[in-house]
Amino acid sequence: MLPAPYASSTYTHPTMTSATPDPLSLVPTFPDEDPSTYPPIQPGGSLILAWQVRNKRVLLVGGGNVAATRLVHLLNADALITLIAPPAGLHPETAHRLKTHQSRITYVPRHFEPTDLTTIPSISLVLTAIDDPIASTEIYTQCKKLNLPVNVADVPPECDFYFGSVHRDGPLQIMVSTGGNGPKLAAMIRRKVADSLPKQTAEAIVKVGELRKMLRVLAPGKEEGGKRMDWMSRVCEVWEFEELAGMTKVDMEVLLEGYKDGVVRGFKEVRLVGSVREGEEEDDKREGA
Ligand SMILES: C[C@@]1(CC(=O)O)c2cc3[nH]c(cc4nc(cc5[nH]c(cc(n2)[C@H]1CCC(=O)O)[C@@](C)(CC(=O)O)[C@@H]5CCC(=O)O)C(CC(=O)O)=C4CCC(=O)O)c(CCC(=O)O)c3CC(=O)O
Ligand SMILES: NC(=O)C1=CN([C@@H]2O[C@H](COP(=O)(O)OP(=O)(O)OC[C@H]3O[C@@H](n4cnc5c(N)ncnc54)[C@H](O)[C@@H]3O)[C@@H](O)[C@H]2O)C=CC1
Repeated sequence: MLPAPYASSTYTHPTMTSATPDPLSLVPTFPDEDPSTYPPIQPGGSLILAWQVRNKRVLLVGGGNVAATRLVHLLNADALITLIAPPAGLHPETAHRLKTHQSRITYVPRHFEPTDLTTIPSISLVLTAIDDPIASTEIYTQCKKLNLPVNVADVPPECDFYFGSVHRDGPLQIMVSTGGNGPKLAAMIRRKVADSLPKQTAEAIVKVGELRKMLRVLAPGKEEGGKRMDWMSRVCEVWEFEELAGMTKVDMEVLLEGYKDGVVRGFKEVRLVGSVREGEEEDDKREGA
């Protein structure tokens, strides 16, 4: 038998009986495919996702230093937060956030009570950051009964998910996880990764977002999906980050003119076409005047 994290076994699906053929005998074979080109499976990792908590209710228990860091992540993700912690234990940063983000945070100034989990409506996520291991375990156990995902800051076995070290720059978020092995190292690696990014990375992402929106208007069809994705990918490959970051509305319009024929003009050509066109427009204006 496999060790604890892998202990769950396969099961027989209720709609299948002994008369059902072996499902694997129905799986097609692909003789021309080379499986060695597929990504290798490395069990034991975490499922890294970008969880959408916008306007969802998150319960945060505790108001110390760790709670302050959790608040930053939650507020950055536009969550609605209920924070339960006695006033005497509040970290200055937590106290500050309670005052500056009153529309996002409901503050309950006392210790956690077991009824909190059922009286607060529609909790989607629970985080504890308290210095009381017994209370932590109680909250964890109750969350499991209620099927609520929970992170107990200092008890990895009582975490449905871990936090990671996050680099944030505009729409860009990079999370480093060491799977519980070395949180401090995660922070150091995050800094190294952030330092190695091209300048203006955030601006480039914002501009690509705008271009993608314009492309969606120009070619909205579902059937265009493949062509759209291929064209967009090529733009990202052909243009340097600095060029993308400096992209103007006119640049985007000129670039999009190539989409129909699957053409991706480079930065220099786009600028040239744009300036020639501007010149022509000026001439037209003068002639018209
Ligand atoms: C499992 C996990 C669960 C979770 O909290 O979600 C967890 C658990 C524990 N952390 C402990 C200690 C420290 N944690 C930090 C810092 C961070 N810890 C974070 C995440 C995680 N910590 C999750 C795994 C993430 C991963 O491995 O990648 C970060 C990345 C994110 C965040 O919390 O926001 C944030 C850095 C953010 C940043 O700066 O960018 C520091 C350093 C510091 O404070 O500066 C120390 C002291 C030095 C050290 O131990 O490395 C201990 C006590 C160990 C003991 O008693 O000795 C436990 C419990 C245990 O390990 O048993
Ligand atoms: N990322 C991580 O996983 C890390 C975890 N830790 C652990 O996280 C925990 C919290 O750390 P800090 O914020 O530094 O501690 P802290 O002592 O600054 O804050 C604890 C907070 O919990 C509150 N609290 C205690 N019992 C409570 C209860 N029953 N109900 C509501 N609030 C309660 C206190 O009033 C205080 O606001 C500690 O156990 C610490 O070891 C510490 C560093 C990193």
